[in-house]
Amino acid sequence: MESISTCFGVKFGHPTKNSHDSRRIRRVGIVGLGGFATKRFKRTSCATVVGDREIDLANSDWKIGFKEDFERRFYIPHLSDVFGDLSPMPSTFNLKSRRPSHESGNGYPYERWNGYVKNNDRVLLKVIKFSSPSSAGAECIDPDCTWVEQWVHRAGPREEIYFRPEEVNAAIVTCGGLCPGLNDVIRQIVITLEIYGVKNIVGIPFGYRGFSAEKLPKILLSRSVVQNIHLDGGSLLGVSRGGPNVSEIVDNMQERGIDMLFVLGGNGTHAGANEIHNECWKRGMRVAVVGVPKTIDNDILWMDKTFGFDTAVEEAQRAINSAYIEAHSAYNGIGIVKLMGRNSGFIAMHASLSSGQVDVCLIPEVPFELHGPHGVLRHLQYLIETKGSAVVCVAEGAGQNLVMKTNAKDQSGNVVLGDIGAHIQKETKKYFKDIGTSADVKYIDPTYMIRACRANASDGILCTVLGQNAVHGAFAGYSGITVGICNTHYVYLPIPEVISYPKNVDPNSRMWHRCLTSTGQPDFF
Ligand SMILES: Nc1ncnc2c1ncn2[C@@H]1O[C@H](COP(=O)(O)OP(=O)(O)OP(=O)(O)O)[C@@H](O)[C@H]1O
Ligand SMILES: O=P(O)(O)OC[C@H]1O[C@](O)(CO)[C@@H](O)[C@@H]1O
Ligand SMILES: [Mg+2]
Repeated sequence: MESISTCFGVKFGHPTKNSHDSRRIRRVGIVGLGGFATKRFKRTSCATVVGDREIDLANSDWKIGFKEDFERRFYIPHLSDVFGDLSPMPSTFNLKSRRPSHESGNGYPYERWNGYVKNNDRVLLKVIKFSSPSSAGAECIDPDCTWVEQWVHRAGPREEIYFRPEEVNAAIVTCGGLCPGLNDVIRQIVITLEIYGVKNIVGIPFGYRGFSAEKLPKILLSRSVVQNIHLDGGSLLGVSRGGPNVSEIVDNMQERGIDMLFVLGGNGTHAGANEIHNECWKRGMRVAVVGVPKTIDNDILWMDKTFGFDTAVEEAQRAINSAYIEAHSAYNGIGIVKLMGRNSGFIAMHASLSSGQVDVCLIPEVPFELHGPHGVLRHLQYLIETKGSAVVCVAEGAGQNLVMKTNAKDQSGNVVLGDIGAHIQKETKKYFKDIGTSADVKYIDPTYMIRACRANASDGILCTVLGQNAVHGAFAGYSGITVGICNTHYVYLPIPEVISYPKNVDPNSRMWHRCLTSTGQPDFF
């Protein structure tokens, strides 16, 4: 291993599909003395691999190489890259008609509407300038934490568009599990398409399955159909896991003449969307495929948050509060709440933090033991002895090493998780029986109730902006992209970058430390 003072091996390779390996590769690129990266991963060599380029930190020009590679990785594919004969036309997305014009003679000055975003506008991906690799959460490229701007593409309507609205056949599909806000996004996509002048908009029923040969009937969409759908949870179009392969999906799109596809889904859905985009262009189809990341788990890279997450955290408060009331009102009461989060504990962490009623928060990223002197059960005994009650909030993906594995997979190939909440309940009851203390243990599993609710106001706004920007991105001629909020600004990102591995809670982050401060829990191993 190289010495820290002379040489830092930093790797920024394109990760593989294996999330843990991928995360290792990515994280090793960050120099942070007290951080997750340095603790878990040894430094490799003086050579830094950025994307598929090797950058030598000893070379004074390494910054240029880094920037070039970053620019290349976050390049967003444009129809004109492949279809040379395309000529753009002035945008039909124009709100000038809503303004009084000088012709109207009503005294208001004529103003040119300048709400368009330029293709070269950028948003900063990272906004903190760390002074030292040992600073909390530091993400430094070299030992000096040299500042290197990392720009991504700004989302929004462009002055020129690459589709004739009256000829567009647009389709919307919602895949994976439910998430609050799906209907809000569908609604905004439809409304914005209509504002551009699109007449043919269809909903594909039940996720990618709606593209299968079974020919599920398409759903015709218009402003009047979607006007009030955001008042309900779920998806007007239905969702599903699994379904036809990409080639069958593209055959079906070709048959229907779809040239704009809006895909709402998580990591799996986006992997599919990117393959669809590639396949369409390979076949010479002038199609724009644009994703809108959907997951209550909030496990998509680079974005401040995904829609539905805020609502999920808010809704989880009710369950936690019920568990607290049950536990607090019972003699030696223990309330256990299981929340969603297959690989990432964001919902459990944020819900625990905001409720202030949780004594133990367990997430997939932080291993724990139930039994033993440092285990969760011993701590629950301590809480019962000192406080008289306790509340546990556990993410569904936590402690999977403690529950029976079935090796079962769902239709998309996701591992079916064991019920860690029920397991903790069973072990807690047994533990207190064995030590001769009566304990009243209640288990609440609100997971599907949380996922099925309608979006709260903050998610409603997020969905609105994401949905509108998805349409702007497609009209601007981009494809293989997804929309996101990054440092409070809206951006377009290339799909491969956002799905290279799932975003996780960093156990060394300030947020997890805040959560631990709030619960007062020790390490459980
Ligand atoms: N690697 C992949 N390539 C192509 N399609 C995929 C891939 N992974 C999943 N899909 C398809 O994407 C759809 C949704 O995938 P999945 O069930 O994993 O949900 P998701 O998009 O990850 O959302 P959620 O957050 O609810 O899990 C399914 O129809 C599945 O067949
Ligand atoms: O029961 P379903 O529909 O497969 O969905 C469960 C999964 O969906 C999610 O909400 C999103 O991935 C996960 O948290 C959860 O494991
Ligand atoms: Mg998934």
